[in-house]
Formats: sequence, C-alpha cells, structure tokens
Amino acid sequence: MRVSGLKPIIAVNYKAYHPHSFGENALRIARDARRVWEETGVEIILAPPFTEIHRVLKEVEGSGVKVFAQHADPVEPGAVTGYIPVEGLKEAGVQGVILNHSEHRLKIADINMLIAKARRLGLKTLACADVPETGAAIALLKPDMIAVEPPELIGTGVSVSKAKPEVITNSVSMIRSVNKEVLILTGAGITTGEDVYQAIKLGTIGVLVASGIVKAKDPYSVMKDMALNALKALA
Ligand SMILES: O=C[C@H](O)COP(=O)(O)O
Repeated sequence: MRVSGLKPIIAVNYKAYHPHSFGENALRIARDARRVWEETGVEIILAPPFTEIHRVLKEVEGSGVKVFAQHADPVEPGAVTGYIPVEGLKEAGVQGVILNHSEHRLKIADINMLIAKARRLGLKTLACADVPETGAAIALLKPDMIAVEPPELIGTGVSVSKAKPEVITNSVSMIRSVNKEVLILTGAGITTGEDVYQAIKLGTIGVLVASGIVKAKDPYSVMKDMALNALKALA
C-alpha cells in the first residue's frame, strides 16, 4: 500500500557526465527543474556533483526544488583529506544526501551511521539498493527514501518499469513489510513519462533518473513529461 496524500517525486542524479553535469549545463537543468516545479508542483530533487552544489542551490533558491548531495563519506570532520562528512554537506546548504548509490556503495554499518547522523543534522536521506532484498534490509535503517535500481539497467535507456516490473513490485512488498513510511522510488533506464507512469502504477511514489534527463537535448521537456505522467499515475 502506498503512503497516501503524497506528491510524486522525480529525483535527478546529475552523476558526473561531462559536459552535461557541470557549469552552465548544471544551471540549465536547475532552471528547467524550477520551471517544471512551478508548472506542476511535483517534488523535484536535484543531486549535482559536489562542485556544483552552491550554484545549483542559488539557482533554485526560493522554489520547492530540493538539492541533495550524491554521496557522503562515513567519516567525522577533521584530518580526512578528500572525504566529505555529513557535517560539510549541511554547511553547504543541501537538504539531503543520496547514500549507497550503485556507483558509490557503502557498507551496511556505514549506511546506518550516515542515516542516523543525517537525521540528527536535519538532512533527508535517499538510500539506494540493487535488489528488493537489499532494499528491505536498508528500510530497517529508516532512511526517508529508498530507490531500488537494478545495476544492469542503469544508463542503458531500457527502463526498469518495462524490463523488470517484478523488481518494482517485489521491492514495494518487501520494503513495506518492514517499513510502512519510507518513500519508495525506483530507477535505472527511466527516460520517458510513460516509464514514470508505470513505475508509479507499480507502487512507487517516483523515480531516480540520471542520463534520461541529464544527457537529454531538452531536459525541460523530458522533466515536464515525467512530471505530468507522475501526476496522472497518482490521480
Ligand atoms: O541515479 C540514477 C540511476 O543510477 C539511474 O541512472 P540512469 O537514469 O542513467 O539509468
């Protein structure tokens, strides 16, 4: 069963595509996201590279678009060259953080520590999992959101909603059996509004998308189509 009264979520992971994820391109996606949020009210989360966080935050200031970091390291602030503690993300002004993305995995003990620390600092967490079983295990740690993404479909343009709908339905039932509140997303290969529509019809509240938006010729049109289909699916 879906948690009721919620807005659909489109989380956009910029990853580190070049030139798409950086500089003026990063700002363009932020402006497009702001416009889609203004026009549809759909919850949009942007996760730019660390280097782009400040300017993306400035671009969406005053809107409902949220900005998350792509990762946090399980370290305390101090002599930890090149690592990013959650405290640093809080200072940067993000509203949340993605943890355990397939391209940046963490040990379960570290995910637990990071979720607890983020909560203490008032940051939201979007934890990723590769299969429904891992999603259920992570759900016990009480992140705010979980995105289950089959790694073999990531970046392929072949959507999880069409190619592996059972991953979504199994994720929803396994995660709900241990956690009634966490917001469940899915991702991998999502490129169209139709993919988002199906993901929500299969029981999620939204999607985690990267290449389908970040590498699109017109990110605004793709995001708008996804947002409208998300609303249609929840209507
Ligand atoms: O964080 C996003 C996911 O890894 C999905 O990536 P993708 O939309 O390029 O398949």
